[in-house]
Amino acid sequence: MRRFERKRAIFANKDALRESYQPDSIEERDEEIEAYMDALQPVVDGWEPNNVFLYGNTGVGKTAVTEYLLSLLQDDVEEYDDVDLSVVSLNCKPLSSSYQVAVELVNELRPDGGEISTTGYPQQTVFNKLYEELDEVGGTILLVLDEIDAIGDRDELLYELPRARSKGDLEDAKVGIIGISNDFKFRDQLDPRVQDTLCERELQFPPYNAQELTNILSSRAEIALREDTYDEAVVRLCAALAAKDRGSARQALDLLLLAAEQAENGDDDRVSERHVEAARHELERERVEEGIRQLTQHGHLALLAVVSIAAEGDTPGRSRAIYDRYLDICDGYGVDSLAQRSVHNHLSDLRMLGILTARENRSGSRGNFYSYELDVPLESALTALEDELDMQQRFSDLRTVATMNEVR
Ligand SMILES: Nc1ncnc2c1ncn2[C@@H]1O[C@H](COP(=O)(O)OP(=O)(O)OP(=O)(O)O)[C@@H](O)[C@H]1O
Repeated sequence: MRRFERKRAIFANKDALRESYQPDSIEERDEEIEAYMDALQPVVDGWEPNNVFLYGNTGVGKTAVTEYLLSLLQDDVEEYDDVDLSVVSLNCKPLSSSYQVAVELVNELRPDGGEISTTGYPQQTVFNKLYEELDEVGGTILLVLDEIDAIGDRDELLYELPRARSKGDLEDAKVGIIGISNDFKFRDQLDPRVQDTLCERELQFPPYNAQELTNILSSRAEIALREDTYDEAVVRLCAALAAKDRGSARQALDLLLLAAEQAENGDDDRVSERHVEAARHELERERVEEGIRQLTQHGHLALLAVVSIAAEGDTPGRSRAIYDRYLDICDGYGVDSLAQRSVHNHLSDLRMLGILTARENRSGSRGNFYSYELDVPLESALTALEDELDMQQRFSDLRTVATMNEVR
């Protein structure tokens, strides 16, 4: 008996909803595209390229627009014999210094087998090797540095590279940097001299609104899903949910993908709003679990204190009561507890992550105090904590208490 069988009732091209898909057209970014094209114009004219800095929240099309425009640019400059354009793209996420970025760029430019070691050279030597490689390629070179904020304050390369030609370190190559970031603080923290050059042209990508996301999603759904398996209401719901949250096209696409998967796995013939709701819960759960996983042990224990008060139906809980519960949990778990001030900081972090909400209560003579409650479903928090803390009995007791109190 065959155990795997092809299912293609809902999807016509599932890959079109995935991150790696390069859309043929970009919706709703006409103004940004126009400004971006202006910034790239010197390349076509044969002059030194501008350095461009793109910023905006995650999922708002910075990478998609860059790939789309650079691919058009590469096609269009073929017309001009005196423009020899190369594009080198690097995601800086795993690289935390100028040194590491420079090594990666050298290795990207060198032929296979000629890579240099990632450690052991003085920084200036690596920069010099990079200049050599860039001159070897020659012509106009655009370096696309995605997630450029990962470089942190070790940003010497961003100072040196734009000045390399005027200092005589580069002779043949005309280099432009395209920096992309979703960290709004990064730009402001840069040394003013780096800011001046790197941010020569700045493009901000705002979050999408519901209508914009509906249009982006409709075009993608037409490719990804079979006709008559969905209707506009489903697309609009995904768009509205994503617009209300972060205005991210990635989030809207993920919702539609997951909703369609739910329909296909359930052998339904159509994607419905019910599937979208289920997908939203699933994504929310993943987000919460991811956030919780990244906490320290005392972050987990502080959250568990709130969770156990929530299971009793007693939240919002005052910070003093949460701290007492935390002490009790630490005692039972056999770990040394932190001072109340530190636990308060953990609670603030949980609030920043969107896992708790806090209220400041003004109580006159007795001063102000905070009270906290869960901002995520109890079960999501329990499931995530269960993976992190070895306390099976306590979790099972908590579930019983929550059921008794009809808390979910
Ligand atoms: N205007 C648009 N038209 C069509 N598709 C889009 C548009 N904007 C974003 N997308 C799609 O949404 C997804 C996320 O976009 P993209 O990766 O460009 O976001 P980003 O701003 O670079 O995010 P991050 O900062 O997280 O890298 C991609 O699949 C992309 O194809």
